[in-house]
Amino acid sequence: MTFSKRLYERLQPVWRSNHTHPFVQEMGKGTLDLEKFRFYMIQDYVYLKDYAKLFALGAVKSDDLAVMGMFASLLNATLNEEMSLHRAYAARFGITEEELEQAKPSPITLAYTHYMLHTAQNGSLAELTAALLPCMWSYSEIGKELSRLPGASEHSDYGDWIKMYSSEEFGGLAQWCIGLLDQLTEGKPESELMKLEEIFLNTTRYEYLFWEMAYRMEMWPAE
Ligand SMILES: Cc1ncc(CO)c(N)n1
Repeated sequence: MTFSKRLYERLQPVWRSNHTHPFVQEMGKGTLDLEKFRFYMIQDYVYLKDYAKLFALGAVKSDDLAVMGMFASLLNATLNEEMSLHRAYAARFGITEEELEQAKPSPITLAYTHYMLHTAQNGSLAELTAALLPCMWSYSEIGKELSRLPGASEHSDYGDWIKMYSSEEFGGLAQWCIGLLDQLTEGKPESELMKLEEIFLNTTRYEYLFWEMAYRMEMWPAE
């Protein structure tokens, strides 16, 4: 069994809790409170700035030119395609560019991005890939699941989000990350796989906390 299949099977309950989170479900039904989505968009933009750095670190940590090239493409796709979606939403919601660029991370956004960056900076390429995989993989799955709901992709507010993450292009990038992790873990000892499983589990859990944070619009306690 490939390592990604093992992760997917073992972590199904945690994995599914992301799909069934009210934020995700209500986005699919089109009933999500727009204020929550607006909060999410700003935090996700802050998140993506740090997340993009993982791809840059991926290029630094690989020797294989093809792998370096893919990380460069992932970096470009994040900065210039995915974040363009956020910039377009922000413009639509009347959020100025300045407000978007200067937004501060919520406690969960900060914890999540710093955990990923810490793992990426101090760990191996396999550890970096295990940290970023739940992000790509779960968004691609959630996008596809929501896109199957009648009318969801045409929704005036959430349709563009669903279209972006259910796209073949985004799915292909997620598949590439799955393949990379499988390749990097081939023949590796169980002790190493256990460590990678824990990293993957942690970022899968952070994905849940991110939805939860957005649903509750949770910032720092009042000062
Ligand atoms: C929190 C989060 N996870 C994953 C993705 C997918 O890139 C995203 N945009 N935001």
